[in-house]
Amino acid sequence: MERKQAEERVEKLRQLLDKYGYYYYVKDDPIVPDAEYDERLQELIQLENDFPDLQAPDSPTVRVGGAPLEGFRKVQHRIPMLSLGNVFNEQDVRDFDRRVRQVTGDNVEYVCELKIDGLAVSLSYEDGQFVLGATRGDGTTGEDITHNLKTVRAIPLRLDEAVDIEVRGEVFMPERSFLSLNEDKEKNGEEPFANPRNAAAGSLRQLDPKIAAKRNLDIFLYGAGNDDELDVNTHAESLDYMDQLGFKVNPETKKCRTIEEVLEFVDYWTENRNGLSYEIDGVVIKVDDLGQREDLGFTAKSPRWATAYKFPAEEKVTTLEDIILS
Ligand SMILES: NC(=O)c1cnc(OC2CCCC2)nc1N
Repeated sequence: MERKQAEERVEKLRQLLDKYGYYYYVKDDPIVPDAEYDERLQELIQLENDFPDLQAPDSPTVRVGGAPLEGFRKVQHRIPMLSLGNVFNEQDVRDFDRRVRQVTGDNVEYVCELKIDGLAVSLSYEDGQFVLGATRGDGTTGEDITHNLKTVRAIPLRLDEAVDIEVRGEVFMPERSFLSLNEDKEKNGEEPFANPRNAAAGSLRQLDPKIAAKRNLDIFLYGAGNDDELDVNTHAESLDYMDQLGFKVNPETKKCRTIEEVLEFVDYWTENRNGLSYEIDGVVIKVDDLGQREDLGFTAKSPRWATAYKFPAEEKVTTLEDIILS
């Protein structure tokens, strides 16, 4: 094949694979059979091998992972990645609401999000290209894990709009992937992971991205680091904007106009979280209006405009079978 033809075919394949990947991994609604995706990816890998100068850092072929790194580079977060204060019961939630209203007055609305039990990461895009992915670290300094995050299929390598944006979210391992990974580990006589969170963190801490590429990691994005630089007034608008850019935002997120609605959301998911395909360890309650967030500000390490309601630890129900088989 002529180089010119190869260049056109490579660009066409990248557009197709980005689109197929978006519908499969972000919208969970595939538009082609897996075989079609795999064939096109193999064709692209072959073309990039035949014409190495056509390779690009945002090509879908990076999903399978490139060469291992020697070590992890430290990254300073331009905007600190804060931690969340915790609350544990209804009274705590009402106290949080009262403290918020002391500043905002009675005209305050919340957004409630499932608290995904994974690893917090920051994703930076320049001109719509994914250029840097980092762990939260201590909130100010994280580690550059771009090579591993590029293998997370739900993370777009390039956006349809050439924007500069930094988004934050939680990388997690779906329950089923966790169970089958631990089965493989036990078959190979290796130590299984204690929980999906450790499995996700362990996968992202690998120097060799080919390992993370096989771990079926997923992500939900829950905020823009630089949302005061975006043309939005509320958190809900910020999430809508991220959804339009092609980011995976959790569909259970809910606007709550009163603290009663917040408590209903907390009660519902306390009861129904086992029906999810991923683990959550609580609900994050956030003031929606960005102006009110500014009035509320921060404590030394956490925002006053958000809190994490933590579910009570699940009593491990030990059945007779557990005892007999243990
Ligand atoms: N694990 C989660 O799902 C999650 C964590 N954090 C946040 O927001 C924090 C970030 C800094 C202030 C609010 N939202 C979430 N959904």
